[in-house]
Amino acid sequence: MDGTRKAAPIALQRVRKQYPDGTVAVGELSLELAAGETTVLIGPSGCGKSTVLRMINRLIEPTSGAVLIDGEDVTKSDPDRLRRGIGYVIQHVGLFPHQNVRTNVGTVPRLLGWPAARIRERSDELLTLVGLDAARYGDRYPHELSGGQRQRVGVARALAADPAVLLMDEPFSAVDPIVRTRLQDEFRRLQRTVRKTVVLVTHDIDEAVRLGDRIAVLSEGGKLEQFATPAELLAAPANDFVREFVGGDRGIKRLAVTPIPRSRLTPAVDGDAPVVAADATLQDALAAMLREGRDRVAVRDDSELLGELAAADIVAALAEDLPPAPQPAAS
Ligand SMILES: Nc1ncnc2c1ncn2[C@@H]1O[C@H](COP(=O)(O)OP(=O)(O)OP(=O)(O)O)[C@@H](O)[C@H]1O
Repeated sequence: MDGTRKAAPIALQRVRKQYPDGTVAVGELSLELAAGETTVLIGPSGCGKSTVLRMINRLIEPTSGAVLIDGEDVTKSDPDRLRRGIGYVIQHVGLFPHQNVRTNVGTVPRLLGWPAARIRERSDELLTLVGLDAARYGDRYPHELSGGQRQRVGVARALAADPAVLLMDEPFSAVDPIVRTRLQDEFRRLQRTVRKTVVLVTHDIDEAVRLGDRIAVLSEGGKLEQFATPAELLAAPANDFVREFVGGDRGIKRLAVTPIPRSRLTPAVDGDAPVVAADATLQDALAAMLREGRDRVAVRDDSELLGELAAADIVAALAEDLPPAPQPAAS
């Protein structure tokens, strides 16, 4: 990957979208999205998630307010140029059916006038990056791929010109749950490599928790109810709306986003306790206990034994209240 393009921060400043029939899809939303992070927009159907996303690449023009990418107001830039600098992945991919995979992936580089050899090289590099063997799949047509493979091609195409920003609208919802989980894992791996500023829309809280560095919970009219990391959101929902939205099993979900607290480790006494890595989560620790039928794990950092974590420590760690996340001003 040539990866020279830096990720760019995005600022939504009091953006509003009102349709001619009077529908207010997004009231007035302000949000700062950090460069290189994945921000998830989540909320019930019709709350304005897709509208927010499409105002970033100007598929929808805001009624008022501003969207800044790297400090530049998108409404001041040429829409075609803007969209070539922003990757966009949607639920049903939208691959061109009469073009093969390689040609689909090379769409934006071609529009940008790259030489043919460089486009081909870049397409193959991207296909490899999303886990598709270019020699095997490059010449196939979209109908010769599975849903999950098509989705990967969509991601490769969105990344082809190394955009600073990647917008993803329910990118993994058209595939079955097993493929979906695999694509989510691949996305996490990919994002660790490419570090784009990603804005991802979903209505699935589990997906939001798995993929988001930060989650923006929206209610009707694009009202921001909470903007927080997954751990903060699950530990301290800002209000009843968010609490209901994240669900009654948020304690279980918190296991996956809470690291093993070093402060709770005690000197090891059980020489046979299953071992977990120091950067594992409470979920990893509990899974190891359940797998081995033990009530404690040994926590190791490389070769050093740091101590033991008991099942009761997991309950105690989750019972500890996190300070409430800073809240947006009511709009
Ligand atoms: N052209 C339009 N004219 C009037 N209202 C519209 C128009 N397009 C969208 N809307 C309304 O704007 C609101 C927000 O739509 P949007 O697609 O952003 O919601 P969403 O949160 O992405 O929904 P979903 O999760 O169902 O995809 C909805 O109430 C929708 O009916």
